[in-house]
Amino acid sequence: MAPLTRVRAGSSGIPGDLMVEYYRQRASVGMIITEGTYPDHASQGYVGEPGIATDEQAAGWQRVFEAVHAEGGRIVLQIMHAGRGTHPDINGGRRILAPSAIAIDNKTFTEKGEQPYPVPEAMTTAEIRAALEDFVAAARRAIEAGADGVEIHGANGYLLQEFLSPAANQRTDGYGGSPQNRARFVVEVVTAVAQAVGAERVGLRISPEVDLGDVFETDRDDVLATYGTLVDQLRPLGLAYLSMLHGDPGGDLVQELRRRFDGKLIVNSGPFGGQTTREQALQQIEADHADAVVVGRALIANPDLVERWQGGHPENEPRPELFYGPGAEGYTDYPFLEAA
Ligand SMILES: Cc1cc2nc3c(=O)[nH]c(=O)nc-3n(C[C@H](O)[C@H](O)[C@H](O)COP(=O)(O)O)c2cc1C
Repeated sequence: MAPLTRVRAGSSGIPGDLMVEYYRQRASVGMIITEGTYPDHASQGYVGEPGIATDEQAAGWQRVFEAVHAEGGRIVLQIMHAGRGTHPDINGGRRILAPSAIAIDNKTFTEKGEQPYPVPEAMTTAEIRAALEDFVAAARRAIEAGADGVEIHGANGYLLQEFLSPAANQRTDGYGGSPQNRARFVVEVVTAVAQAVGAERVGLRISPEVDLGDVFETDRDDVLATYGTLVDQLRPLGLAYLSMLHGDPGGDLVQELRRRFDGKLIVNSGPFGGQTTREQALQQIEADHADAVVVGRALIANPDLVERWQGGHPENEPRPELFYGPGAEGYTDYPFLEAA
C-alpha cells in the first residue's frame, strides 16, 4: 500500500480509533506504508496530519502497528518533513525552513482557508543538523513503537526533494550548487537513520522529474547526475528498498538508477495517468521493471484489494472528494467484498 495522506489525526496529530480501524482493514495487502507523518511540529504539512514528534503520538501509532500485526500485516511509517510546503496556520505558527528563501508559487489549505505558501527561511547548517536529528528521533520512536520499518519521504517536493532540486535549492555552501552538494543532505539523513535503526528497516522514496511543489526537475542530465550520485552513495548502506515515483518505470532513468542502487526497487507511476490498476501493476512486475509496485487509490477504495485482484472481482470506485475529509466517510466505510 502506497503512502496516502488522509488527514484524520485531528489537531493533536495522535492516531486514534478511526486510523487504527482504517489500517487494520487494509492489513491483508501485505505491507502498508503509512501516510506521511511529521517528525517535528514545525515540519507538519497538512491540517490533520499525524505526527511522530512526541511519545503520545508514538503511542497512538503503536495501536495502529499492533492492529496491523494482529491481522498478519507489516507496516512501515513514512517520515515526511514538509519543508517549505506548509504555512504558519498549519504548523502552529512555527518557523518555516527550507534550503533557500524561495516560496512555492501556489496555495495551500490552512485552518483559515486557502492561503499562498509563505517564503521560507533558508536553513543554517545548525538547522540542517537539527532537521537530521528530528528524522533520527522520529525513526527511533517509530521502531520502538513497533513499526517494521521507516520510509524517508524524499519525494513530491517536500524538504528532501527541495534540497535535491536546483530550482528550490540555491545555496552556495556544501549543501547547494553541484549535484553532489544537493544530494548531501538526503545522503546524510538516510545514513543517520540507517545507523540509528538498522539499514534493513529503512526505505527511501524519491520522485525524480515529478513536478509537485515547484521543484522543476526538467533537465535529464542534471536529474541523472543528482539522483545518480544519491543512489551511488546509498548503495553500500544496504537499505530495505528504494521507492520511485515516475511515469515511466521501464524507461532509462528509473532503470539506470535501479542498476546503480543495486537493491530492492518499488515503483509507482500513478499520478501521470489514471490510478494504478491490476493490469498495470502486473505488467510492471512481469516486465521486471521493479521488485514491487505500491498501490494507492485502489486501496483507499478497496480494503480487500488483494482478494479482489486475485479473484478478478469488481472494485469500489474511490471518492476523491473525501480523500482529505475528516471522519469515517470515504475512509473506513468502503465495503468489503462479501458486503459489496
Ligand atoms: C490522497 C493521496 C494522498 C497521498 N499522500 C502521499 C503521502 O503522504 N506520501 C507520499 O509519498 N505520496 C502520497 N501520495 C502519492 C501516492 O503514494 C501514489 O504515488 C499516488 O496516489 C499514485 O498511485 P495510485 O495511482 O496507485 O493512486 C498521495 C496520493 C493521494 C491520492
